[in-house]
Amino acid sequence: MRSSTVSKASNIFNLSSTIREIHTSPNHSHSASRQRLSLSLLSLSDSHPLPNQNQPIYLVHINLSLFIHTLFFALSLYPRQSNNAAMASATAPTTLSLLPTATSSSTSHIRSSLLHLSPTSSSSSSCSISLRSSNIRRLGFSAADPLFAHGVASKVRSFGGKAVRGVVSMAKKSVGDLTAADLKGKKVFVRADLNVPLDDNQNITDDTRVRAAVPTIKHLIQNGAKVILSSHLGRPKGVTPKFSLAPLVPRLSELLGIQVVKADDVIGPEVEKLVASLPDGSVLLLENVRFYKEEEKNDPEFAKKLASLAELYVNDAFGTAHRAHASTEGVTKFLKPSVAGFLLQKELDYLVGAVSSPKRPFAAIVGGSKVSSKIGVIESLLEKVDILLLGGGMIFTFYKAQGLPVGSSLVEEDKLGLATTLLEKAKAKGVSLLLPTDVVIADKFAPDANSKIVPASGIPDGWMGLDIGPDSIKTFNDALDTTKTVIWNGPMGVFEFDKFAVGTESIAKKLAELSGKGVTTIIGGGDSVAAVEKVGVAAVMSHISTGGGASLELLEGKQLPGVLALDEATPVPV
Ligand SMILES: Nc1ncnc2c1ncn2[C@@H]1O[C@H](COP(=O)(O)OP(=O)(O)O)[C@@H](O)[C@H]1O
Ligand SMILES: O=C(OP(=O)(O)O)[C@H](O)COP(=O)(O)O
Repeated sequence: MRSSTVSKASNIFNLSSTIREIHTSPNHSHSASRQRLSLSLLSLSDSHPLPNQNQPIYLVHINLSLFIHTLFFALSLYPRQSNNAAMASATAPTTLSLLPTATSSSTSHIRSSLLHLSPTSSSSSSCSISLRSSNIRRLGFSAADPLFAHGVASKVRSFGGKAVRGVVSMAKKSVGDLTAADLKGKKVFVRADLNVPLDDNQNITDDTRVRAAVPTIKHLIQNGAKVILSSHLGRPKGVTPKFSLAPLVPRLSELLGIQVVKADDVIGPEVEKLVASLPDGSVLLLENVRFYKEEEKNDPEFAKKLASLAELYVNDAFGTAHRAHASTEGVTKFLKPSVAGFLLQKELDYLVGAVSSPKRPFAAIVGGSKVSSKIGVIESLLEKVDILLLGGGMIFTFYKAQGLPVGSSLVEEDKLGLATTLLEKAKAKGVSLLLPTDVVIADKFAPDANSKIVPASGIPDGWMGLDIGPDSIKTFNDALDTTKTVIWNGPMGVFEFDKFAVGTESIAKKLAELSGKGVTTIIGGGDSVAAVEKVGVAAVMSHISTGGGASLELLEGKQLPGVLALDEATPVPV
């Protein structure tokens, strides 16, 4: 899907190798016994030593039997306590035991223990029933799960309608609040994210973002509005024909069932003429808004010119909501009302709603290439999840921080301390943090590399980990079987190479299976979405985010300027 991903992974990898060559001591060898160690659930304890060359390694792993019993005990004592808090008490230091090297029998013990976690879900479903039956009306959000919108609505009420921060300020006025009386004959500036991939012949290779923009546009034209549709495509430097929005016209017209007219410019007299000639219920697509450098600079004069084309503003460009640009943020200063489109709402419902009031147990799967690019996400999720599964290239930094040999795997030497801190934080928060117990290693970074499966502690010199192994897939799947909400960001391995795509594809299939059983499954991040599409299970997931960078920023707890700028939803009295 993304042609740049292999080269991205390869570049990251080369950079890491260079850093590693600088940082790794030539005497850094590992004894055979150390390499035989198999890594079970990795330590959450601050008592695990970083082994030196002469010490036997002891890995702390959770005594899950005790963990489960304590968990059930905690839940039975505190039925109203959040599972997170229950998990925290259940994983208090007394439940940790120092064991010598994990064995396969201990691994299967862990698996069966994990399988028995599912009864905890009952507490969350009873909570959900009582909330659903309450009389709080939802705001502009069109949540698939009313519980999410309920959480947002009740927070707004509790602050007397004044948005304060975080989730609260994400409750925005919706395009769904605008009726025919508001829209008939009105010129509406709609910012969408139609930044789709195109092949060499300018054919759209993935129309997800076009399809996702349709409900808002349809609502507007069906209510008699004149839609002035704006988007960027790529990152052009000035007017660049290959970044024209012209290839979007046929697909948009087909999906909307009307002929979309395209302007050759974004502002100016020609565009104004076209706008003036628009009949009710029609769509005018402006040229790539980034053909003007003023767009990304959020130039107020340019924003004013854009705004002068219309009377109302709808932002449905979730993928670009983390950018404070003229068409996403600047125009809102000149157009009232400025409201959220249906796609933007849905993204917020899931990505904010699921994280702030998830059905529990709540798990996050975080993968991808580097710890550094996911620190914010991991730290933020540690505050919220019950289970955190880590995969992808970042795991080797965690392994190395634990004193394990990592061969020539991707490692961020300057993040070893951070990795240890994150493990400690997980323990302190009572989060079950699982690292893969085995990995698929390769003798080079290439699709045709020789490969083999080894325990996580057994990566030989000169080999690199490029995927999680079958034991880990099984353990991760068992943990996921216990959950009610799962968020996934980042692939488990170098899924662009078929040989190393098994871990990522297995997770995609597992989440598809869980979606069918009513688990809320949310996929964010460009590469994870690409993996889900590749396996052909995108349609069954609860939510696939159309924004990679934007969804990451939301998961990190950041505010999105394109959302902040919109009118606040009116709190509904109950
Ligand atoms: N073990 C690994 N070694 C090197 N690169 C990896 C490894 N596992 C995953 N990757 C790479 O990570 C990249 C995705 O990382 P990232 O951009 O953080 O994910 P996302 O786009 O889902 O947020 C992919 O190109 C993938 O090949
Ligand atoms: O494709 C996009 O973001 P994404 O690659 O993070 O999903 C959006 O269209 C934003 O594009 P930008 O990152 O050039 O501002």
